[in-house]
Amino acid sequence: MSTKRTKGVTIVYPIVYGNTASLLPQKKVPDSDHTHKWTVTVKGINGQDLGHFIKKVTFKLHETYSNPQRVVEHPPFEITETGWGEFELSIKLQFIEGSEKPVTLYHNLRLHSYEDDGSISTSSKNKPVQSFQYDELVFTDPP
Ligand SMILES: O=C(Nc1ccc(C(=O)N2CC(c3nccs3)C2)s1)[C@@H]1CCCN1
Repeated sequence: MSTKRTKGVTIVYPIVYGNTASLLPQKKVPDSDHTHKWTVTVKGINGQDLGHFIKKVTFKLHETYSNPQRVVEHPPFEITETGWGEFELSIKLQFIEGSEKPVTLYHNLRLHSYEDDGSISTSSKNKPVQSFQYDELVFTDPP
């Protein structure tokens, strides 16, 4: 049975996705390389609740993370982890409307930049990194 669609209508949902990162105080990570705590997020703008049309979000981390595929089924669509470096991760959006195909986004996790001597500048080490990009989910002839 095919879904009845509304011809000539286009719905656009602006989204923002990316990560924040903060330095972990060394004392909190004894004998560990985990220098940073980071959060990857997909969110609407102006407080729009993406849970109205997104059923689940799957964050695919680097394979060295335990359970690298992290599924989030309710807003906020985000995950928080600790780590030591930057890598590309994917973010798969699946929609409540079953006839809408999933959308996969890609984001390069960004941490604090290191100086040539391996240090992090005093000015930036106390500030969280913010690395976000804007995109739009476009639905044509919605059901
Ligand atoms: O950094 C990079 N790749 C990374 C992959 C994974 C990273 C990470 O932070 N972690 C894995 C996770 C672990 N938990 C337990 C044991 S491993 C903590 S970093 C590349 C290579 C250099 C430049 N960018």
